[in-house]
Amino acid sequence: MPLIAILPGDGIGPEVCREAQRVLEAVAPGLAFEEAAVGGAGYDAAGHPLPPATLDLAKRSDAILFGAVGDARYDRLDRALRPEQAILGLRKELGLFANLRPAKLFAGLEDASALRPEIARTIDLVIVRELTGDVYFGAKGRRTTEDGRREGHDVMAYAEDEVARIARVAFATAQGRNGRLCSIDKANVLETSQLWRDVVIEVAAEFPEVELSHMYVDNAAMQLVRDPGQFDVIVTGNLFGDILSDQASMCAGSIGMLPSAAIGSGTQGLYEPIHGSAPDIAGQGKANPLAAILSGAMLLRHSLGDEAGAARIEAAVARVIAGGARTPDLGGTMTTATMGDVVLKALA
Ligand SMILES: NC(=O)C1=CN([C@@H]2O[C@H](COP(=O)(O)OP(=O)(O)OC[C@H]3O[C@@H](n4cnc5c(N)ncnc54)[C@H](O)[C@@H]3O)[C@@H](O)[C@H]2O)C=CC1
Ligand SMILES: CC(C)CC(=O)C(=O)O
Ligand SMILES: [Mg+2]
Repeated sequence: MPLIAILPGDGIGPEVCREAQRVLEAVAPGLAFEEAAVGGAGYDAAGHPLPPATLDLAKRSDAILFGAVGDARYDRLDRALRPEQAILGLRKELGLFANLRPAKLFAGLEDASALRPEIARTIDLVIVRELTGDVYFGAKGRRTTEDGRREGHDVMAYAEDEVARIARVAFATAQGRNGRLCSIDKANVLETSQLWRDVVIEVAAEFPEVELSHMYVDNAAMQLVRDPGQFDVIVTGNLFGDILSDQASMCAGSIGMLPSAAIGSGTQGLYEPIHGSAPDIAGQGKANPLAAILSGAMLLRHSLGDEAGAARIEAAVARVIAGGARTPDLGGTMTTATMGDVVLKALA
């Protein structure tokens, strides 16, 4: 029986994870679930954001359903003890170097998009974000110089094998879609981006049927709102992908709509909404659980090979959105749990 690790985390993490688990239980009755504390909740329970028992469960599991981590109460702790280190640590420890972040507009959500309806309807893309390198994992430091100035640094670094493997995931993703890949970098300024571009071009020779283009990240941020329909698959580094995917979410209606899959070289993966712990709405039943529910669909597809189950969840979400179900981020008044209820009903 496949084991699913449930790591709800902080803020709205537990609220949205609960709904995603209910949907998974309904669609795939043969799953075993085991829950563990992570992030601020991990620190409170065991003195560390990624307690050994949580990491052990993650390693034993076939797939992980993750909520979100982060809480201002822990911001003054040493970096290693802050909640966000838990998700970075899990990605690194489990070798989950590729993050698939699909962004598409569900029919009926045009009014929630930040774009004009005729432009909003054209967004249907996948951001393939590198997940275990870049400034998040480079050398870091703070110091005070002799003349009393405070300095900080985070090193941006990529090695060619790291770029090649994420490029292969992105080319393969484009192959399975419309065959267009746009690599986004800042090669006019950054050495890492020049290496990135060189390696992506080398890997392109393995995928002659995919049309490759390149774009600077500042232009890409603009093009994403001007004409998102021009993108099929985007491949980019950890930092740029983090930022561009939050931006893409508002083109598709809300950050509460975008799921993600963190995958590596095997079938194990970590599935989470792209959003964070949203402390401003935590505990109020206002969080949109659809990104977490759709992450559950990605879990079935990528880790368990259950395409039918994944498609069933996605169809149910499409049905409730078309029927007018709306949490506050989408302009409605539905609670987190009620949204979970209507998705469960739509599965039937
Ligand atoms: N993977 C993770 O665990 C992530 C953790 N974080 C952490 O989360 C905490 C809060 O970060 P923020 O920058 O505020 O980003 P956030 O994504 O948590 O929230 C940004 C805005 O979007 C709204 N929002 C987010 N998810 C929503 C949902 N499902 N339904 C409705 N509205 C939603 C929030 O209410 C807030 O106004 C920080 O500690 C941050 O480090 C941030 C991003 C990812
Ligand atoms: C802790 C952050 C790196 C998480 C984040 O913002 C993300 O993965 O989208
Ligand atoms: Mg982010």
